[in-house]
Amino acid sequence: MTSVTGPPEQMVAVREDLTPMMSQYLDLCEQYEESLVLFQVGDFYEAFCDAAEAVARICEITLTKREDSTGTYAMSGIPIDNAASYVERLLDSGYRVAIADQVEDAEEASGLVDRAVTQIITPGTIVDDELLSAGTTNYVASVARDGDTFSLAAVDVSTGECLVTSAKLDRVVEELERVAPAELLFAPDVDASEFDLDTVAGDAMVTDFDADAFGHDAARETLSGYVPSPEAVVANDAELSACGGLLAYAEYTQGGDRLDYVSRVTRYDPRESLRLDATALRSLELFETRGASSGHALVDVLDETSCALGRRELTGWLRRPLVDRERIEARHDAVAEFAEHALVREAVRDLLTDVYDVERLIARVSRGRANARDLRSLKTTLDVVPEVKSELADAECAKLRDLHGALDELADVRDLIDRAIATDPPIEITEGGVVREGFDDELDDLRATERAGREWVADLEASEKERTGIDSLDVGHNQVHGYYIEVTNPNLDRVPDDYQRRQTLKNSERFYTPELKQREDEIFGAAERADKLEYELFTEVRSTIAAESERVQALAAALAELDVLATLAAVAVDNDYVRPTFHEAGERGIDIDGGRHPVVERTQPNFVPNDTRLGGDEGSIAIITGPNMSGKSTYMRQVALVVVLAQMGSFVPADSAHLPLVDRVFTRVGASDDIAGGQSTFMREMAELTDILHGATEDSLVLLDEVGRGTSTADGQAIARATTEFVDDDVGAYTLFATHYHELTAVADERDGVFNLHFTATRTGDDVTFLHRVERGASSSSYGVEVARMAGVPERVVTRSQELVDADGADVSDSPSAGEYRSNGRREPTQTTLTNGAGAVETETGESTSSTDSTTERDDALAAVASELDAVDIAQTTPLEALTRLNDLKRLLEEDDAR
Ligand SMILES: Nc1ncnc2c1ncn2[C@@H]1O[C@H](COP(=O)(O)OP(=O)(O)OP(=O)(O)O)[C@@H](O)[C@H]1O
Repeated sequence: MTSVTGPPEQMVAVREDLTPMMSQYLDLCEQYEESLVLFQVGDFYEAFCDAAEAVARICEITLTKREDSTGTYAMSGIPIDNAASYVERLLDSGYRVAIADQVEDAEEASGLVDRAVTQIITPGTIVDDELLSAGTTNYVASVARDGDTFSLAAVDVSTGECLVTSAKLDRVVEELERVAPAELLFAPDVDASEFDLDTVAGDAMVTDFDADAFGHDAARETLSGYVPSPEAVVANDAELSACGGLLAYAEYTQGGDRLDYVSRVTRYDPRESLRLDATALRSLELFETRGASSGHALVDVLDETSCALGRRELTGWLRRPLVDRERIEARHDAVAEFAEHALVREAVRDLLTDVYDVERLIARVSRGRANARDLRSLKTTLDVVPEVKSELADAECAKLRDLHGALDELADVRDLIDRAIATDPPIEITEGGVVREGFDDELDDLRATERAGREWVADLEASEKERTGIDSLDVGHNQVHGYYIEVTNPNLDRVPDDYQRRQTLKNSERFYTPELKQREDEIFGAAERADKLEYELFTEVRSTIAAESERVQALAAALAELDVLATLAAVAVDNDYVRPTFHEAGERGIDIDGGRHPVVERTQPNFVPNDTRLGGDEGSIAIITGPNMSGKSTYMRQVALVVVLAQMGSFVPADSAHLPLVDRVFTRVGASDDIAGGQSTFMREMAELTDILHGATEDSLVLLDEVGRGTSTADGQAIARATTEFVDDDVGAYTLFATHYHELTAVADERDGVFNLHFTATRTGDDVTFLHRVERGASSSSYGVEVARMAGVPERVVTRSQELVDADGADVSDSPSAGEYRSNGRREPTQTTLTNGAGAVETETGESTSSTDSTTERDDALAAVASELDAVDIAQTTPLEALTRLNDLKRLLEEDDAR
């Protein structure tokens, strides 16, 4: 059996005879058996045996071999200078990578160079900027439990942010979905099977880590390295375990030491935010669109941030809208102020474009990984701060005043970097050129000696030409022989006595003089000492700055928040958003005038705004009917997005919005809408419905889109009605229920808490124009036949469907102006309902049918087609099966035709 990680069997078999280096490799593979070991040999990271084959294949590099007396080993090497992109591929292929560096200078080593694993790179513990996307978070999370209290800890090793919380299982699962970790650890007493990992952790890598690290004492000890008194931060043993175990793992991946920059272990209460579970996050398309239209999620509309810090913060706000009115309004105040003062806003936004991701940067400083350019970037960021401060000098609202106060100019750090670090330093920090002149006397002396020596050498050619009379004489330098004076063969007879031979070439000889040799020693001696001294000075400066990490982190937090507030104001101004207001305690109702869908309005130039009144006199439950494609889903989502935006602190796309503080947004979207996710099973739909019916309160906003679609019409209708009644009687949540079951509109007649809304369309001949306008009352027809035609359903089926509709709906006028919609209209007991979807036509054969005898046969054929279609589980159907079925259906109709 071959294995890419762990000790290669080929080496284990000859363990005693291996060369010292290979034996070192084998040891490390054994020690880090979960990881693919990349083993530094000079300028390359090498892998051997099966690992070499995997690396060669995944990274598309050449597979070579290494031969010695013990055998021939497959080998492949990644150039260290360019390792990041290769490591990324290995991570993408699901490997953890252990970087085994040479930890002593190869020239100084006596015998084998010592090597050690300095870092384990896993998806959740990446710190390399090249492997991380800008402005994102990258968490590794852990889950522990104590009885039925579950706790979640998450750390972003690239910034040092560490969060911990606990709650009952369902709530922790929800938090896990929001954190969206790249890697997940379970404490030993947690049963991972209780978590639906596909949903909660998506692509996250699940890692097994030392069970002992999660034990009470070990976890407490680890955590006390980060907070003076762990019990003052964590609320229970589960949090202690999750946090301690997680930090131990983070340390393990970063070489074993305490991570100084993880200075803020923050406990939060999940109740501080509006609840949005994975289903809601997905169906509202806050971060990702479900279809192919990338770039059309809500975050894309909002993300006009100036810097990566702001981008990360914005995502955090959107993931966790607030529920505390004061905190929300403090944000609104700041957005309002920025919206009003365009000059200040744009000046601040402009200044912030010079701000680097100092959260990640200071983490690198603290880990001792930052180079001189990083420090200069920190300085560039700090340069901006006094200007931003002065822009905010006249700020009025409390939030902006607080932020003004929190903007620490860090003049000491800025001044130190400015004095110490060269303005345009190289990436390497060991080869000189990083420390600025004037910072250190000794360094200046050494550089002066070096410079004087080089000048002397530069003048040597002219003076020697004069002394010897050899015009072609040349002074040069090479790595091996150092400085030399080169004289061509014809002139050798004129060479002075103090010239000593250094090297013979074909047409010339190279010489040196004792003085040149002495100068050379001086130059290189000084240069070498200077480089070394520079490195020492640089690391000293870096450590001094590392000691200020917390101040830099606090500054970064303030800059991030400012960026988000100014951005939200800019988005509000650019897109005509208004400031929402909230009800006083005891009041109810969602009242939106001219509400718009923030994303759809960007792609639909003629977007039609719609009002929403929910929870007031009209009732809390709106049953929404209307033709397919008329805008029902868009409308429901826009209400939810207005709520989410308002509670995250943003203005909203509407003429006015007076809102409640919603505790949770639930969504249950139509089966067909979820096909892409392969989750259109009726079971799933019912599981989501169960969550809603159990979890919603009167302060929740519930969106139900086509509930009951996954089963037979009769069952679906029954479930839809019973759901409506339950929500009305027992829950009282703000509810928008879009449905094609017109029967459901009758509930409005029976209950005060339920009312009907419908979407309008006009019909001209065979064409339907959607007005996208919501109105009171129920709609009369679903216009499914027109949609079926538009979708390319054969004309004969369309025509026949229309005949059936017309026959059945004879009591309903077809003229759009003359009573097209009935207010709260109740449908007759037997009727034909047109469903949406890809034009599927479903007839419901009631006890009395209005079909005439001459059409009975066709009815039968159509009914057969409908029942065939009904039986199809689209999510389980391959394209080939779909084609075959389609063919069968056509044949059914053709047979009918032939009769
Ligand atoms: N208010 C509006 N103004 C302009 N265009 C709109 C509006 N609402 C929706 N649309 C457009 O109409 C299309 C259909 O909208 P939507 O998906 O909301 O319809 P629907 O009634 O939910 O359809 P179905 O019943 O088939 O699911 C959207 O893609 C959108 O482009």
